[in-house]
Amino acid sequence: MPVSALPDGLPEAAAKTLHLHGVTLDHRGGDGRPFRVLDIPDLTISAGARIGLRGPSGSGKTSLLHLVAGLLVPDAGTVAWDGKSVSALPVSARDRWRRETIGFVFQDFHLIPELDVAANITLPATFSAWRIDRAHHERAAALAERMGLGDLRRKARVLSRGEQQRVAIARAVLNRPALILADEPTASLDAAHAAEVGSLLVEVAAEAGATLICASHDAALLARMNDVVEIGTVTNKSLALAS
Ligand SMILES: Nc1ncnc2c1ncn2[C@@H]1O[C@H](COP(=O)(O)OP(=O)(O)OP(=O)(O)O)[C@@H](O)[C@H]1O
Repeated sequence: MPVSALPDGLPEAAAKTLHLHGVTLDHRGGDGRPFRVLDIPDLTISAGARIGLRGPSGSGKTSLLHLVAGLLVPDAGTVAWDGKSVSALPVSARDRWRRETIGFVFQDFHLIPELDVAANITLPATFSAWRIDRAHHERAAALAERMGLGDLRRKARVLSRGEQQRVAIARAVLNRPALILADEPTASLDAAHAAEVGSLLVEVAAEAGATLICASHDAALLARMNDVVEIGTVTNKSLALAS
């Protein structure tokens, strides 16, 4: 099903541009009352840009990534990709769009403990095909090697947090997504491994021409981004791809 057109009044977006317009998101507190987490009048991120999200704990970085991925929908406003409103899609079409477009590195990895490294990395390929083809197996093995994950047969449950994080990153980029969303992708790593993983993430995104959005407290990782959005302040920005 085609994604719906942008509502009237929004400018025509460039190809593969991410555009948030008039977005608000409320969560509910323990007393059931809503409280505002995000209020973004305008945010435009160009194709291929590398953008950091910075803000204190609880400022809404994860919520914003989930909004962009269509895992949450805004209470008001539009999240658009490639000129189409993703937030207005029915759930099944949004799920399909996410599968085809997004690579997500979750803060808590979302690995399956009983599956080995190879099976965890190729997991996204099983969502759209009964059998994983040879090309996916080969790409998974190449990514694992690049991530320093020598033994593909180790179960996820025995991996260190840093190794799990690298599996999560390899899995997120397996299908060469156009939009990579990474939630604290270096949080479990020491400085040396964090720098290595940060480089890999930036490299694989650049190779695929993908847009990369990283929520992070890691100053070194944020320094590798073209631009940084401060979360918790009014965001009214156009972020172009730096050369
Ligand atoms: N599903 C939810 N229901 C209710 N409140 C939520 C929900 N998800 C997040 N929150 C609250 O919304 C606020 C923003 O949370 P979020 O996880 O987006 O922040 P964050 O900036 O990513 O934090 P951190 O840096 O600690 O990961 C926090 O107050 C959090 O407790």
